[in-house]
Order: sequence, then C-alpha cells, then structure tokens
Amino acid sequence: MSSANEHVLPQGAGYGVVVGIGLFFSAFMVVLTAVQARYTGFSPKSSEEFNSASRSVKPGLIASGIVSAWTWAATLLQSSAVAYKYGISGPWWYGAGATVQVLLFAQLAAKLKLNAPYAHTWLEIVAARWGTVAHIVFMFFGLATNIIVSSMLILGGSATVTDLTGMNTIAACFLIPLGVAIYVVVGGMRATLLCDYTHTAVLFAIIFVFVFTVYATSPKIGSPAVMHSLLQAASEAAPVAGNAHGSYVTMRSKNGLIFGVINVIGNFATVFQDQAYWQRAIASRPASCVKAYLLGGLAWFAIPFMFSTTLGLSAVALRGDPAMRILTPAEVSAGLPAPTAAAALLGKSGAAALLIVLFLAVTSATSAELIAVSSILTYDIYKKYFNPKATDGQILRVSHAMVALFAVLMGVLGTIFFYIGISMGWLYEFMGVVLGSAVVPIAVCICWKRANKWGSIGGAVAGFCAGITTWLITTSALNHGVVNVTTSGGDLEMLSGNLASIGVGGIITCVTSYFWPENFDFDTTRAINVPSQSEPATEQPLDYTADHEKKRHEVSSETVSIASEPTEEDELDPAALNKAFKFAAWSSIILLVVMLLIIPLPLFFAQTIFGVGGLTAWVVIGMIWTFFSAFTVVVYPLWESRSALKLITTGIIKDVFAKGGGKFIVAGEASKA
Ligand SMILES: NC(N)=O
Repeated sequence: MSSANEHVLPQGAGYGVVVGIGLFFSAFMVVLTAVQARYTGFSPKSSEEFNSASRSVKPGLIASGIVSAWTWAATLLQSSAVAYKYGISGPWWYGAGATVQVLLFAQLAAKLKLNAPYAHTWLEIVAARWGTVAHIVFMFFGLATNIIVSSMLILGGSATVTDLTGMNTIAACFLIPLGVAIYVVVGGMRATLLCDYTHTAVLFAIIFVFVFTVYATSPKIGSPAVMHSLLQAASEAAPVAGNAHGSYVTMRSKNGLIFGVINVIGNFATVFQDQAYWQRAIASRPASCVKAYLLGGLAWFAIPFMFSTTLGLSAVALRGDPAMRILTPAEVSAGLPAPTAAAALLGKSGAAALLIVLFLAVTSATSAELIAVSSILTYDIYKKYFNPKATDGQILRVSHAMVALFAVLMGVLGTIFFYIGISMGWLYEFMGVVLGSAVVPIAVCICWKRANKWGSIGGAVAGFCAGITTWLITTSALNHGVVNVTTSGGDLEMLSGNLASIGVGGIITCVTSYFWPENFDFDTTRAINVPSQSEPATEQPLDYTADHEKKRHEVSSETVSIASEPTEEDELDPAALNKAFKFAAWSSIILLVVMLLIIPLPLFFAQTIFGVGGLTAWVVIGMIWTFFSAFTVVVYPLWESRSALKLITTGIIKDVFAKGGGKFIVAGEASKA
C-alpha cells in the first residue's frame, strides 16, 4: 500500500466521499420518498412496498437496478486486476463470465412469475416445495452468498479509499455500509431502485471520461495504436506467463482461461443464490421481467469489459511512467491497478473520479445486499419461525432493524477479513468453492417438477464438502503441504474447488432426479402469499402510471390522460409467461454460446495476437457497446416512465400555483373530501 505521504488525495477527501455521499443520498432518498408519497400514492410505509415495490416496476428501471446491484467493487477493480495480469483476455472473461448468468436468470425470473408470483423471497419457494430442512440448508447458502458479496464490497471499497486518501481502513469498513443503511431504511425498494438509477447514470459518465482520456486525449496514451505499442513493449520487458508469445494483446492466455472458468462458476452462485436478483424479479412487472434481465445483463457487460480494457491495460502500458508506481502481488489482489492508473493518467482528478465511481458502485450494490438480507431475515426467519401472524407494521419494523443489523455486520466482516489478510481478489475466486454446489439444486427447485428433494439437498451439501476438500487437497499437493492464504489463492487451487463444488452438486441433483423423479404440482408454490379475494393483490395500486392516473382523473378533470395498461392479473397469464420463458431460454442460451464459446475460443486456439487494427476494432466495439448500455439503463427508463414523470411534474406545478392542489388523492378519499 502507499505510505501516508504518497496518497494522491487528502484524508478529508476519503471521509468527504464516504460520509458526504452517504448523507447526500440519504437526503435525496427523503425527498424522493416524500415526492412519491405526495404525487403518486406509493409510500414505503407498507411492508409490501418497502420490500417488493408493489411488484410494479418497469423493465428499464429494473435493468438499471440489475446493473447497479451487479456492479460491485470487484467489477471495476478485479476486472482491471485480471487485465493487468493477463492482458485483453482478462476483461473478456470477467465481463462475459459474469454476464451469462444474468441472462440465464431471465429464465428463473419467468418461472418465478409463473410458479410463485406472490413470493417475497426465493427461500419461501424452497420451503413451500421441500419443507423446513431444505429451507434451512438453502438459507445457509443464500446468507453465505450475501455475506461473501458484502465482504467483497467492503474490502474493495475500503482498500481503494485507503490507498487513494489514507483514510483509516476500519473507519471505511463501518462508514460505507452505515450511510447506505440510512437511505435504504428511508426509501425501501422503489426508492433504492431510483437511487440505483442515478448511481448508474454517473457511473457511465465517469467510465466514458476514462475511456476517452485513455483512447483519445491523454498525452501518455491517447489512442489504441499507442496503447498497442506500450503493451508490446511491456510484454517484451516482462512476457506474460501462459500467454501466446508472452503478449498482452492476445486471447490465448492459459491463466486468463482458468480465471474465466472460475469466474463463470462463482458468478452462477452469486446470481442464482442472491436474493438481490430474485428481489428485482419480484419487484418487476410480470410481463416485462424477462426483458429486464436480458437488457440488464447485456448492458452490464460493457462496465467491466470497457473499464478494465481502459484502466487495467493502462496500468500495464504506463509501467515506467514516473507517476505509475510498481504494484506488489498483494496490491494487485486488493484491486489497485485501476486506481493507480487513474491517478497516473489524470492526477488528483483521476483519483477523485475513480473514488467516486467506485463509491457509487459499492453503495448501490451494498443497498441491494442490505435490502436482500433484510427480506430473508424478516420473511424467512422472523415471520416463518417466530411470528407467522406478524402484522404489516411489525414486518416493516423488523425489516428496518435487519437493514441496520446487517450494515453493522458488514463492517465487522470487512474488518475481520482485513485483519486476517484476505483480499477482495481472493474472496472473488473463492466464492464458487463455497457456493457453487447449490446452483443446480436451486435452479431445478423452481423450474423442474421432477427435481428430487433429497437429491437436491444432498447434492448441495455433498458438493460443498467436495469443493472445500478438493480445494484444500489441491493446495497441499501443489505447494509441498503448505496451506495458507497465499498458497490456497492460486489459480489451479481455486479452479479445482470451484469445479468440484458445482460439479458434485449438479451431478447428484440431476442423477437422483432422473432415477427418482418427483411429480411436483407448482400450485403449492403459486399459493404462497396469494391475496385473498377480498383484498387487492397488493396494498398499493399495482400499476404505477395507468392506475394512478386513472384515479387522479376521477378527482380532477384537468389531469393528463393516458392509454390504459394491463393489470398484474392480466400479466400473470400462464400462456404469456410460458412464451416469455421460452424466449428467455432460447435467447440466453444463444448469447451464452456466443459469449463463452464462439467469440473467445477460436481466438484462443488460433493463438491470434492482435495488431494495431485488431486492438482498435476491439476497443471501438467496446465503446459502441458501452453507448448502447448507457442508453438502455439511463435513457430508456426515463422514456418508459414519462407518464409518471408527467404526473409528478403536474402535481408539483399545481402545488406551486394552486397551493396544495397537487396532492395525489385516491378516488375513495376524494369522494369523502
Ligand atoms: N458482479 C460481478 N461479478 O462483478
């Protein structure tokens, strides 16, 4: 790490960003929530709205929420670290190896709407299908996922803030989740999605700043051609082990490919077992959740790919530049190539931009984790085992308390991992060893009526044991019996544990289900939390725009008129959802084959080394993809919400010019008034 007098920014900047941005977003959330309550009728004072945004959010905003939850500290830092270590293959394997799971999750999202449309958590579905033992076993995997992801967020965030500003790491570990917890408690799920949207918009803006600096304007690099010659010079000075001709500009990278496999496995676990992604599917309108996941996955790819193709490669290209210090392996594992390159390229402003983009990524992903864990602790522990008849008020209070509890726990976990010397990079490659075994059992639980209960539970447990055992044995065998944090973090050691975990879990689950199939009737899971005939499906109106505008229309002849939209009941039509599932299945599998096989493998086997033209094309395609991504998650959500924005603007104008006339009034209240 940098010594105290080497930090690019003053300590105050670290505290300013961590505390200041946290407080800014808390205040922003208060305003947003007040605007929502006054002009739309939505208020997070209902537990359903707090945890599920009344299941009414449109696909652009869900896609933006997926991008934001899936953009971790590692997405920026670890992707740049693998670009630094393996060259151009690192960004590809990081991006593609963590995009396909989000695309495939579109299938699970369609099945969720088809088979358990009113569930609050994925664990409620496991419990309804397979009972208490399965509920507890899979809750272990679910919470372990949240704990590992949250720890990586805190470790990556705090390491970078400390490196750039000298801020105390332990203070960063606690202050990062604290600020986020405040705004999550104030705003709940819908306001968190709106906050995610603003984070994502700023994140793309800053990524563009780095991309154009490196590939267009920087006097140190400034074009793909100069980047190419600097990378060639770097590989001549220090060839990359396992890469064709030691080059940085080739997809033929043995270690890059090994990282790719580890990345694919670990990210299956952290998407399929993280309530945060189920929660976005739950919050989504049924008709558009598949679209949201496909758009979100494709948009997200650009973030790690382009960020690390820019800053990770710059960290290599700038070796020898006086502003670029030499990084130790521990600093690379902590994710520091990107911040170091940003500071070397743009000095204090580069360091500040990096700090802000990282902090926004960490806070929005942290908010997703906080509300996800809070939902599990509330619905799957408090309500299920302690107070099945909990009232809406009790559920809301417990949800708030659990957000605060997990925020503190995140700080504690970050501190523990920091002291025992476990870095974000180590945890990133380790996650599939612990979590991989439950991927297949969870997928089949919601998708496949033949899945065998005990085979799936046994597969998850046996896969977990096999993963840990294989990882330890391989570490011992490859390192002359020395098993410690350093030896166990090697590529082959992690690869073996990841493969054993997902492989054993998957094989046991599939074989038992094939020979001893269940014939499960998903009506059982469709009955979870189903609203009774006498109450509406949710406590808030289901259609954010049409329903509200219709009601406003009943009390005001001046209101804007819009076309009526389908209700949630219409959107739960099984034929339409089955069609959406088939579309999700075909499109996600085709995209998987393209991203993991058709593009990278021919380049790997052909041992192609990119010339200037090849690297330029690679970078330009990345830029175009990034523009489309920004359009999808920044411009499209505004367009799809134009009616709601008009409604709010009309309300504000009325408040200003007609003194209080802008408040949203539901029809019943209007007639009483
Ligand atoms: N979300 C990831 N794997 O960056």
